[in-house]
Amino acid sequence: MQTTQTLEVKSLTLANNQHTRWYRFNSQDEINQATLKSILQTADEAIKKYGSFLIVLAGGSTPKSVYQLLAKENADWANWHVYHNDDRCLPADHVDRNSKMARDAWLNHVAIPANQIHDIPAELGNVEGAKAYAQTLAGVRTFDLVILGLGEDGHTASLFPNQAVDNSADAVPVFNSPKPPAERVTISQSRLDNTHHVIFLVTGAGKQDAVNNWLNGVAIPATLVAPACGVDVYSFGVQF
Ligand SMILES: O=C(O)[C@H](O)[C@@H](O)[C@H](O)[C@H](O)COP(=O)(O)O
Repeated sequence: MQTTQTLEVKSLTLANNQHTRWYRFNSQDEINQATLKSILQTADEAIKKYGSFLIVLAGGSTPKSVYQLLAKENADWANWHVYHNDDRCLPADHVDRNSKMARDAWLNHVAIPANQIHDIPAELGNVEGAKAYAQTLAGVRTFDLVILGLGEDGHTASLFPNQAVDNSADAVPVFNSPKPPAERVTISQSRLDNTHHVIFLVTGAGKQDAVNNWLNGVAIPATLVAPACGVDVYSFGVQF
């Protein structure tokens, strides 16, 4: 699914069977453009095959510039269905909500039908929000593309180090998150694995320790995500 000239530079399979394909880009602009192309290409393929495209968005600051690029595209928006891999238990219009960031940067500017944009109702609290999102996900087919970020401590989505993996439902509450706010809702690891493609976006020297751990097979949360399709890691500004 790689669509740019940048070559895959490393391919690894970890003990838990997570197969990773590492790509290195030379600038923020390159990684943004490559991600944009991959998203649009995956969307076209999925719409041809299934009549719909199911994408799961990452929060955090890294993907925002890609969302801003998507806002300027002329895609087949009527067939896009948008989900979030996690959100923070804050009011719906709070500036730190992942859903607000995605709407402001992208979704408010394109013609995706409102009922196909599935925010996590994290404002209900982590337990009720997770229950409601699990219902939203009930019967939803395999995702086409999951975009994930990587935290400096190795977390991804709201799967944090030293926390038990809760795969009891498709969306689960998070308590005591080390990254504020403490309460969150996340799609579970097993539901994230139920996808045709994964792209991790990893930029900046602050992610170097997490990347070293990942490459050395240290079990950080990002290594939990191990779909059959493997994962593509798009990176800029980290060494490997
Ligand atoms: O809501 C969140 O906190 C995220 O979904 C989280 O998993 C994020 O992707 C990483 O923390 C990377 O964040 P940055 O891109 O801001 O470094």
